Amino acid sequence: MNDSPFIPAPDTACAERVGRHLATLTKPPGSLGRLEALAVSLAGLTGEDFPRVTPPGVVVFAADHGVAEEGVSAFPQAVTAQMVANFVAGGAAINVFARRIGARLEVVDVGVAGDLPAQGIVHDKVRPGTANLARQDAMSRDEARTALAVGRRAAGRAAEAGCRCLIVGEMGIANTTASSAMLAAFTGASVAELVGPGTGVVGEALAHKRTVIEAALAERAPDPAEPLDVLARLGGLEIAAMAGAYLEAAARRMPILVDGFIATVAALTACRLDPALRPYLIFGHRSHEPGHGRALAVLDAEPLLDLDLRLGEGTGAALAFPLLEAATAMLAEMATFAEAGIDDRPEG
Ligand SMILES: Cc1cc2ncn([C@H]3O[C@H](COP(=O)(O)O)[C@@H](O)[C@H]3O)c2cc1C
Ligand SMILES: O=C(O)c1cccnc1
Repeated sequence: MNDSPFIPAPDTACAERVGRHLATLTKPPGSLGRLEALAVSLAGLTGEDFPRVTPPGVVVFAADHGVAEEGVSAFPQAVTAQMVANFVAGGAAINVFARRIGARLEVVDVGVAGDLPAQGIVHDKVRPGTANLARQDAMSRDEARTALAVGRRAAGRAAEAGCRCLIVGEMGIANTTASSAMLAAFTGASVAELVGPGTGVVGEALAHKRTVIEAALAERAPDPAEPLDVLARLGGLEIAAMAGAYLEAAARRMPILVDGFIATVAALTACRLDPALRPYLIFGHRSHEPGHGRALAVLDAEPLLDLDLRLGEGTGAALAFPLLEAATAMLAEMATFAEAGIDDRPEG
């Protein structure tokens, strides 16, 4: 049971059954480690004794950030739109990894400022980029709600297309600034601890990024107990859409594989909106971005991989997906001790 009107609690009876089935498989008990815990958790989330996670759906939300004009990214704002064209052409890292895992990939424009290809993207723009959060609220609460709904619709499309697991990625120059500001607002952690290079901001430019975030926190002063307030004052349109996508996926009992720093800040935001989301989140990897450690700790999350990635787009989650697939295949395909005629009692 939980208090959520939308998100069902995991099926504990199913999880327990699967735990008992695991104990009959031809291996010393517990020897497949976290893969066993994953299998149990996937069973509880989906309510299936033999859960399926294929095919996965990857949704990449793209949006611009007014705060890019403060010089907080190593790249210009125009790269957001250019990368969306690259996603459409199939040449970005997430395209490569999504193909490896047979994922349905959808790119959603929730707020890109530049020109985009007409075909190959879902056009659901709330506004062309946020306002500069160093000078004014990034967006209105209504716009934040609308962007959440964009994400909800995208997760709904993935579910209706038959996807069994959701991976959410992002593209938005300067979004590590917005994410760091949001995380500092939610947690009270110092900006110095959270702020990192993003696309490669170092030295004096990194000190400047930190100053911009500290000033924005002081001036925007969001109420940390109000997730929509934090999102509207300091957030991003793609961050809001990601949060909405997580909430909808969980409402449909779809397991969610969370990507890096930005994806985790969006997940934290969504958990503050509805704590019943938390069990549906499986964390793909630990990003190199320093704030990610704090975001993971707040969510009590232990990611599957640690590959020093710092890209976003959903790449770390896509790379972790084969582990989920392996966990479900273990349940469905391994022989039991009885089937294999193997003595299931340790000696002694
Ligand atoms: C070519 C390119 C491809 C990317 N793909 C993801 N990001 C990542 O970097 C950006 C965040 O870093 P910052 O806050 O420093 O701008 C986001 O767009 C994120 O998705 C990219 C960045 C670039 C330059
Ligand atoms: O971990 C991430 O999501 C990340 C880190 C750096 C830049 N872009 C994204």
